[in-house]
Amino acid sequence: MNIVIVEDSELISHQLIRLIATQPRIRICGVAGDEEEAVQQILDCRPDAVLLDLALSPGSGVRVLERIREAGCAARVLILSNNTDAALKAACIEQGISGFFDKSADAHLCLEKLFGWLPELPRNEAARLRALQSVHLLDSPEQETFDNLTRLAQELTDAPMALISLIDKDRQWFLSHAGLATRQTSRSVAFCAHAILHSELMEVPDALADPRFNDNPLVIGAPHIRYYAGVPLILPSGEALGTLCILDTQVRQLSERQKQALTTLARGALSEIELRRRVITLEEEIERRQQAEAHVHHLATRDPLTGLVNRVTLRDRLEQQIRQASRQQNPVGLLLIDVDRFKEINDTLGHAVGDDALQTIGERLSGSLRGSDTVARLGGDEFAVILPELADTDEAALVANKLLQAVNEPTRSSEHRLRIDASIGVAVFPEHGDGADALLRHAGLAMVEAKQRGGGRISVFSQRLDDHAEATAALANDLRRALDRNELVLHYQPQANLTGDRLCGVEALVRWQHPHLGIIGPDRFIPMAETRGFIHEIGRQVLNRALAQLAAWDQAQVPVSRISVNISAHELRPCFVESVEAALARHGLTPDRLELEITESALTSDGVDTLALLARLRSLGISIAIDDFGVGYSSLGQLHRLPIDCLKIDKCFVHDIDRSDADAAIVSAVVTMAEALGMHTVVEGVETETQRQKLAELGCDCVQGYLLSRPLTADAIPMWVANFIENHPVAATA
Ligand SMILES: Nc1nc2c(ncn2[C@@H]2O[C@H](COP(=O)(O)O[C@H]3[C@@H](O)[C@H](n4cnc5c(=O)[nH]c(N)nc54)O[C@@H]3COP(=O)(O)O)[C@@H](O)[C@H]2O)c(=O)[nH]1
Repeated sequence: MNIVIVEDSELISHQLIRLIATQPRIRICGVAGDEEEAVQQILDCRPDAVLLDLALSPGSGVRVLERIREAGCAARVLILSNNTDAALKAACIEQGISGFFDKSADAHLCLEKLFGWLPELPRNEAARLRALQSVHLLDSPEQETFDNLTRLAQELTDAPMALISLIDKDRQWFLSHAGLATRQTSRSVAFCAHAILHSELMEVPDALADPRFNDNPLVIGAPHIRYYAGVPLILPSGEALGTLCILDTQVRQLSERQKQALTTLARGALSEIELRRRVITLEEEIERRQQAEAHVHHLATRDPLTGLVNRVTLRDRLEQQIRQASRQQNPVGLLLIDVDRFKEINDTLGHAVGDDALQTIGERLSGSLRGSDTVARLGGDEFAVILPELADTDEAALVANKLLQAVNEPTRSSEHRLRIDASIGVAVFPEHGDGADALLRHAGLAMVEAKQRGGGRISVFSQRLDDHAEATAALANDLRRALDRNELVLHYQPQANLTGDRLCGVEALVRWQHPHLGIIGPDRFIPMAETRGFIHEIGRQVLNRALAQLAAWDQAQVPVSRISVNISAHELRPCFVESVEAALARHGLTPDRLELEITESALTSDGVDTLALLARLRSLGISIAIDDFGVGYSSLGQLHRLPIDCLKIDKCFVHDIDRSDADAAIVSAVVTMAEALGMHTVVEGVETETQRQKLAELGCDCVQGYLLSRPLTADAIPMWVANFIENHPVAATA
């Protein structure tokens, strides 16, 4: 209900405003302090009710009343006054006021009067409003079906006005309005707001004789309702949406037949509304299902991180493109793109940075290609591209190079500036395969080759790669048997200090004595063993043999103080510590005789808590070395926290150390840092005397490399050690 407050005392006015403002069903649409302002506010707002002070300054409340009535405003008026002057009261009553309120009384009583003008709310009001919204009829255009019903109601009851009224939260809105120009009124003045509280027809034979309506603006003003009969429109679920009603300006009554007819028409209106509601519900259900299907389709076909299509869709599209191209034998290119060293980005900079990087790569790939090309993320750090409009294979390689450059642009993901490299494998239909399977396999082989050649490059498939893959598969088969047939052998490479007067130990290096192919180096079979799950058995055999050999040298009094054994990250399982302890015990060796070498990437491997595991090994007295130090992404800031005794500086820094200031600076920095952290250093791959001298200047502890010795068989070690001691008279083992 909208009200205007007319009161020249600010104190009383504010008191009323504060009180009424807390009531959700009453809205103050204007406040005035004098006559002019009051008339203007009331005629502008056309409120349902006015709280009117009689003693205005300047002006008069009675004048306000007269002026608004003259202007056709029939709002309910509650006079705020403690003036008991009878003449004044009579003048007010003549203007059709609704009551007096003594200003000296409790303001809550005033509120009670206002509430008396509000129709009661149905018990299921919230559900009722929801149901009303669900039929989508409010504020809809005029509809012939409903208009026919109200016209019929008019005719059958001989009434000047017939309505289908929907009772909204604060208003009644006419879905159909025969004989009445207006389309809505406030709910507070609506007869129908009362009718919806009934289960059957509600009749008001004489509105002026009914205390609920005798001061109703629609009764005392236009359209001057005297008679009302309304049938509630109640849904089967119990919510009354509104009514079908007739209005008359005369006091009258309906015959039973007319009431019956009105009820039948109301039923017709309700059926129509119900029908629409079902259609809407059905449409909404269809839309919901379509959205759900679209969502499921999106999930099934798209990669959620990048929004690119996924592996399944890529395959479908590849098959489709090949089908389309096969008639003309037009080339279709497939590029498989794998981000280089992505795991290290993830492990060292965190998954959020990794995700950002993948999104950037996806955007760059899409941004560098035509709309007809397809870009997919296959999972992890692997992407794929289909190029359906190729001139020839060379063009596929050109596009691949362009993509490589695009990916390689430095990124700024959060605070990190990254330069991302990728390896791209290229295969083209029909030259490299006549179906999706063959193309995917061949692009994959080419991609692996690009990676093996150092990454950051493209590789186009050739038959040689397929032959190589077959050979690798055959080798993997042989490796399984090799483990049972004890075909693995160990070679040992000595390590000595830089002044050459102390033997630091030997590193055990595994080889495979293949019955037909001869000696195979670990680089060819360790990665294969890691991916095929043989690495645990290889690791177990290597450790056992290395320790057995050390014990045998002890027996033969060959002075080898310590043996280093390489450990793959895959071996670092919780039971690893116990198996190492057991192996040492089996050969009667103390833990200080063993050094385990792990790579930097193993430190960040998933699954187990590697650092805790290494700390347990170290607490036993086993020495831990980081192998190939400097080529990974070790966080130097974290180094002091690691349970590490030795840094093995990678041979890539040694090769040019006598010529490259940069390499010398790196080695010097690592040595200084290791010293500060209480670690020692071993430099790998020392081949020349010049390199050795340079490393000595830089303060390295130990060297290992061809200069000292190539890896030797176990049998050759006693002789080598004897020679070393002989040639270095002060030599001793540490
Ligand atoms: N998980 C395991 N990994 C192992 C095991 N045995 C070896 N490996 C790893 O395989 C990689 C290759 O090893 P290998 O072919 O034996 O090469 C080693 C040396 O032969 C070579 N080397 C030594 N001195 C020089 C030199 O002066 N120049 C030169 N070009 N190469 C030299 O370096 C390899 C030793 O590397 P590292 O272990 O990093 O000290 C290698 O990564 C091995 O770690 C195993 O049992 N398990």
